[in-house]
Amino acid sequence: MRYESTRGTAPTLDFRDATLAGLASDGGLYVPEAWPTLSANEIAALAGLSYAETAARIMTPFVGDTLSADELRAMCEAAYGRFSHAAVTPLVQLDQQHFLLELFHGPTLAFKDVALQFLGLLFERFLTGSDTHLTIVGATSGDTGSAAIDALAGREHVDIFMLHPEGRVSDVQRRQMTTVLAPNVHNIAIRGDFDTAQALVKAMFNDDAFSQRFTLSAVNSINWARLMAQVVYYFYAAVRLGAPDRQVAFSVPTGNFGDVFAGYVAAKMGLPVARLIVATNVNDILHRALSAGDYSAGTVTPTAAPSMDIQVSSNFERLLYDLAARDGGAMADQMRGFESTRAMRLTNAQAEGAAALFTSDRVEPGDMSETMRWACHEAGQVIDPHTAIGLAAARRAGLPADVPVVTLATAHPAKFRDAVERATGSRPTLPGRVGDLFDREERYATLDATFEAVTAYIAERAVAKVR
Ligand SMILES: Cc1ncc(COP(=O)(O)O)c(C=O)c1O
Ligand SMILES: N[C@@H](CCOP(=O)(O)O)C(=O)O
Repeated sequence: MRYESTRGTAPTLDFRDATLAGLASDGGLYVPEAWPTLSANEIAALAGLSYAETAARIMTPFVGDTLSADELRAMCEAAYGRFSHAAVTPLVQLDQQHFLLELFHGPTLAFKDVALQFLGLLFERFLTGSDTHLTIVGATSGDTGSAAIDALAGREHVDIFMLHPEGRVSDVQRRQMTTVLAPNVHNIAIRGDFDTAQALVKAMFNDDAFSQRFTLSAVNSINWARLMAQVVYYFYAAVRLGAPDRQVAFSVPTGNFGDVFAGYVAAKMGLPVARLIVATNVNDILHRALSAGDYSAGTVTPTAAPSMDIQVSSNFERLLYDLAARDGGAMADQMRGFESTRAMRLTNAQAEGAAALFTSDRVEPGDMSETMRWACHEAGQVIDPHTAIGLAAARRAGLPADVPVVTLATAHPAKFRDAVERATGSRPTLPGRVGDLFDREERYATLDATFEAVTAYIAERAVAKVR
């Protein structure tokens, strides 16, 4: 399997090199040259397999010959062995039609662990025996940061610099990052929002002087390996609900479009997906894009679902590229236009292609709180604000009653205790693995959100390339 850039001019790479590169050298994102497919029999054969075994089967065509079958299986066992639930990502039934897919049983209590526990092992495997030292630069609105730090803290060959927007993540999210004191972990609070943090990260990759001095890599969903690992749970859930003989719909609380793009990949691979519901909060660029073709970024509004406070959704580029006949030159022009004006229109082909599978919805704060109350008092499930946005959209999507609708439960409610308590009256307790979070020492720097300030800070601490 080879990987090509959405902007058409970067060299194609194998899985190992695409993983280590993170972002393509032409500013685009890596995607597989073709989607591998599973036959109905192969999907049916996933029934009854453990999560780790399912993961190995789904990921095999993507990794190609960069890992042996035994290595891949062992890495899946190790990554998912750290989850606290035997099913890794259990399904919980809410009513006749609605299910939650709980993705928050990993070490840092959010869906990011599913991919990042695996990615941490991949980096280690691909770097062992080489003299490369990776400088990972990442941006987080709260969850990617803690999951990446947990996966990489203390590992050889890697330093991680994680930018979060000062004051715009929950106190649990911040402490999950800033109380990890391993010398290779560097937390930076920037005086800006998530979009600014993400733009700074991309600017570092695109700056020749900086990117030639350090071997940069990514843990955000710009890294293809992140999405690949997220494809797995769509298969795992759908098979439990009757796939391949039955269609299943998914509702996905969405920000950077990574999680729901993994659902698109699952559908491309042959999973019978009835609909993918893209649920946003008031930062609704994706809802406007999918419902009216208008992809124009406003300013980020802070909400009680802070991990989705995103206006520029990285992975949307991967969808637009796939829907526009994979024309890298045209995609590069479209993205350059967006980068200079912060606005673009979807082409007819992109809008129609997206409409065939995606539905979108914008969920207001009142509906989010009402859904948290409904889940708590009517269905007996305490859910976090992000999950509530997905569930609110799922419940009003109007899908046929015989189609099961799975809402991705992306974070543990204890990560957002204040918002959950405000909505439901009950305050979730922190699970044992993070029970002492508020007793731990914090360490982080606070910087202006400028390229100069952030790169100067990183350059002083990162390991330069060996020449
Ligand atoms: C809890 C939670 N829900 C939903 C999302 C949105 O996911 P994505 O950015 O993949 O669209 C995020 C952040 O990525 C998150 O942390
Ligand atoms: N919500 C995310 C934002 C970054 O998304 P990613 O999937 O591209 O890493 C977060 O919690 O950091």
